[in-house]
Amino acid sequence: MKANEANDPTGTDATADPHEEYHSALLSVRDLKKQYPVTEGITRKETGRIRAVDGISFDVFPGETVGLIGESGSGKSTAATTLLSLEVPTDGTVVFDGDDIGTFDRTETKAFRRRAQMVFQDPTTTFDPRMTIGESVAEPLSIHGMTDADQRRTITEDLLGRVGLSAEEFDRYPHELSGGQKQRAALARALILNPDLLVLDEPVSALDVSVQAEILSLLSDLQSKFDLSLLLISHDMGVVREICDRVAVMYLGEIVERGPTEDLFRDPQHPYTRALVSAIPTPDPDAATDRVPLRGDVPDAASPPTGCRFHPRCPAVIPPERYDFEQDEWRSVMDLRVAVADEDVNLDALRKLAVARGAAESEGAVTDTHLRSALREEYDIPDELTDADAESALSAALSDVVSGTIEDADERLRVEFSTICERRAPEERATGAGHPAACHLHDSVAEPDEEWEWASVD
Ligand SMILES: Nc1ncnc2c1ncn2[C@@H]1O[C@H](COP(=O)(O)OP(=O)(O)OP(=O)(O)O)[C@@H](O)[C@H]1O
Repeated sequence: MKANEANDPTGTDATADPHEEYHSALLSVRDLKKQYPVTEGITRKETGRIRAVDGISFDVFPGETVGLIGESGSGKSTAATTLLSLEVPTDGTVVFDGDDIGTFDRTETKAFRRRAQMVFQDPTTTFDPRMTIGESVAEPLSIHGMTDADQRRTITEDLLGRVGLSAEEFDRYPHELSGGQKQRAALARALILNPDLLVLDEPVSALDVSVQAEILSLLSDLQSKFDLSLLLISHDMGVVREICDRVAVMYLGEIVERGPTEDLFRDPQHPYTRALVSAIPTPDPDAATDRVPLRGDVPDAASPPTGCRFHPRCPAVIPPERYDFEQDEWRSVMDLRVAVADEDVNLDALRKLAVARGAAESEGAVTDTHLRSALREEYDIPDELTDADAESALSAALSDVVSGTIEDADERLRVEFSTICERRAPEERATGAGHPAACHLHDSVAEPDEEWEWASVD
């Protein structure tokens, strides 16, 4: 099931013409975008755009399994439905077996849908509760013109056997099957038209862990038996590691790192990937000390952060050149900056905190000095930063915050603590690990990984 390694299997050269350079790929996605309008009022005036998928490129070669991973809200499902033309892309190209699917007429689209099938997270939604499992699995055969019911039944019973169900399951109803059995039947339905590509959106996340392993093993088995290519969408690093040949990591509509699965897990090059990898549960208690924190949630795709979209959460965000920062204290200052910019600083809550911690007897007795200390405590900022100039800029900003002039604080923090990570979007580049990542830490490939500094876990 290993990848066809011809050409550039990482699919990093997004500018290449897929018709020429990537003819051996089964699926070539280039600069794919999908935006949804944000509307307001009864006139539904468009006030913005949700950039769910924002220019992704990758290939799936015959017989390989590619994983698309990322947290909820990264745009994985939208990428899947858009590349299968279940939704109309805003921009970009999808080439399937040499043909641009954007040019397909109805007949060609029908043929494409037969060759590229999707399997969803919740198998229950795949089945009509009024139809038997066999009828549902066989339905695509009828839709595509097979009129002979006996022939449909024979093919379906055989396929049910190949996905680990028995022929008796044909006459059962969905509610009579367990979750794992239903997902097996959903796979049978997806396979009945003998497709070349399966796009699996979180295919095991609704199942018990023991059943997950069975379905993953079945997928590997089916892949070789049916000569399939798989695109596996998951937020679960363990699942992806189990069966994927290559992985692309998505964050807020973009691919931030890609590479062969083992390389990417062994030596992640983007701080986001590193955080995801470090969060995989491990039986080794010592390994927990290497955990990289991933704070907060994926931001709103309607107003993604400037520069590197991950910078507001990044444990390795690059400090301003003018200051001599420890990474931990710099990350803490950035956390405060992000909170001030989001107007997420609550002075009343800080007063309560100062009282609860015994700094003052009552909220009325809380002074500005108490509030500044409470702010430092809240954001893990030391009493005094290592760099005197940084300390003086921070103190002034804290004074702005406690005096209620949040906009001044925001402006001051922006000017004084500006980072390349917010100013410029990083391009995908080669890294010392041999696979590419889009992170300013790789702007100079010569920079050895060992020099990276990461904010540690609390
Ligand atoms: N039909 C839609 N209309 C508006 N916004 C949408 C639509 N579908 C998805 N989005 C938004 O696009 C972004 C990406 O969503 P998407 O579901 O593709 O992410 P995901 O990585 O698959 O996450 P999840 O696993 O939670 O589905 C999110 O901000 C989501 O709210």
